[in-house]
Amino acid sequence: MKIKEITFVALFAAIMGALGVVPPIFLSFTPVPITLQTLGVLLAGGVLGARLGAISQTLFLLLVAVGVPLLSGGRGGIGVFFGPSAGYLLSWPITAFCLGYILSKFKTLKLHNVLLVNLTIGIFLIYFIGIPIQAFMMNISIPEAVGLSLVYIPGDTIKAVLASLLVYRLRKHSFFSQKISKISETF
Ligand SMILES: O=C(O)CCCC[C@@H]1SC[C@@H]2NC(=O)N[C@@H]21
Repeated sequence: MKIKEITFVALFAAIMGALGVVPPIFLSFTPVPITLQTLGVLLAGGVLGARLGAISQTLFLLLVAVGVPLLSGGRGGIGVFFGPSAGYLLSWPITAFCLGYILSKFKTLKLHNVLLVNLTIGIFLIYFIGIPIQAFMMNISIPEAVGLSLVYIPGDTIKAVLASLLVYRLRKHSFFSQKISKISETF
């Protein structure tokens, strides 16, 4: 990995940590909180691309696993990977990878494409991996876990829209967009 790549990976792991400073919202009926950190997952895949996006999320999760309190509300430690949130957390590098990969297939990046990919694949993958593991950990049925996770959809939709606008602007218009696209194309 080049120095520039390491810097961007570290930056996006740090962005995840910064988003974790915003307190989570815990609801009475589910142990999996509403968190702003899903925004960081969509940003990492969209901005860094498949490989680096996934590495940044893996680095973030490794830091959490060794006990750095980077999850929203200052949580961390190996225990979170054996709780109801485990699947969602594991989905983050996979989602960043898939988003980056799919977006790299568009010749010219249009805002509506980024939006569509984030709103469908992005959110879908997180739930697809997170819900069955939540069901298993909570000893409930998958339909019950699906029912619980409906509460996240409004917030995750807003995060997907916000991430799409930021990804589009950063890749198209910002002064460092060329640097980002060069790095993210090297999947
Ligand atoms: O910090 C945690 O323990 C939870 C991480 C997973 C949160 C999931 S990700 C999809 C859904 N959207 C949210 O805002 N929360 C859940």
